[in-house]
Amino acid sequence: MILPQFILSVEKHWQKNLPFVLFSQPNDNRVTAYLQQDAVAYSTKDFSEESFVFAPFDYKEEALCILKDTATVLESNIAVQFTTQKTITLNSDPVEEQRYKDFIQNIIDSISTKSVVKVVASRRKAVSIPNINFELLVNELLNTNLSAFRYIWYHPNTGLWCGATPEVLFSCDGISFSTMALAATQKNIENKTPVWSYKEQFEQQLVTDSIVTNLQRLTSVLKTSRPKSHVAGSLVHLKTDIQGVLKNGRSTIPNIASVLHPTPAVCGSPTKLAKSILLKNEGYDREYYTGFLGTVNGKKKLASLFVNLRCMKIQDTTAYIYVGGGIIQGSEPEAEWEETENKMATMLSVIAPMV
Ligand SMILES: C=C(O[C@H]1C=CC=C(C(=O)O)[C@@H]1O)C(=O)O
Repeated sequence: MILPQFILSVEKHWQKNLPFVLFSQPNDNRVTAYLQQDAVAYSTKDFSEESFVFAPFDYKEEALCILKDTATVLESNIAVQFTTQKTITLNSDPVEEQRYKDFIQNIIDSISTKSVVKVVASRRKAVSIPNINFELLVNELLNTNLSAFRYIWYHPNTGLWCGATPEVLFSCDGISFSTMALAATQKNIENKTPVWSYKEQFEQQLVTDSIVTNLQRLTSVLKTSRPKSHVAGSLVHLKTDIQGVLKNGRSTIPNIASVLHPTPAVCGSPTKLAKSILLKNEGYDREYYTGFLGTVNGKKKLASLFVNLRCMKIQDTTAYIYVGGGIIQGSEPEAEWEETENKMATMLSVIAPMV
């Protein structure tokens, strides 16, 4: 199917308020859509059916899903399209800025007095998009950061979410398994090799250590790479690749998801304490931001799941852009505010032509 026809079919489905997901794997020039034929909120605990799952940050062993077998499946090539790749600068909001910096300072204080080591703070920014245009949205999204997993998910119960995430939660092919520890952020400056401070290396190492510890029970062999720079659009992160072999029996997809989610890349360390600080003090509901999403087929032990980062929720004529960053000892509120401003660039470039 050619892309304009693909986009039109999905748009017509959306106008009928029926659930759908469209997605493109990292560095793939194909886009796939699952169009669900009724408005039921299907959910799964065992991830056994071939489906696309969509789980919130506060995941309680159950995720929404669109079942592939009962959906209409469309596929198209992503032709290189004209996209505006415009950048926009938003008016600063001093009240929001102060509130966020105070929140960061409170976390820094907790780190020095309590037993929490890392907390990933976040916020959301409302941007008015008076001229929402579905075709533009899809084209801009698919041409944004091609090495990311790009998606648009819609269900009447969740609203419209879209994103371009650089972070894999895990993928498995029945026998072997891979994931990553992604953390620390700098602006990506062309022809300049990033230099990572001790603080940034420590922040990322915490994520690697936690993932490796949590996977011990489920894997028989586990190999980790050295941390390396990983470009994600206008940003660059530190990334460790982690690969292993699954143990039979216990290593089901929901078990792997439960031991990994939420990693200290999106929540903190130790996980329970960091999560309770966030749920109590963050001041808004993350919903699906920092949850996870992607395709699964539990019967064959296949999964390709991503962490829902660099994403936004579009409601009527407002886009809510979600951004966050890891706070550890030595973090500074001003730098953390800047980092979240920089992280907004991915979604801002997607909506730029509609603002
Ligand atoms: C929580 C986010 O990013 C995570 C992933 C990579 C780097 C991060 C950081 O530098 O803090 C975060 O852990 C976000 O983009 O909203």
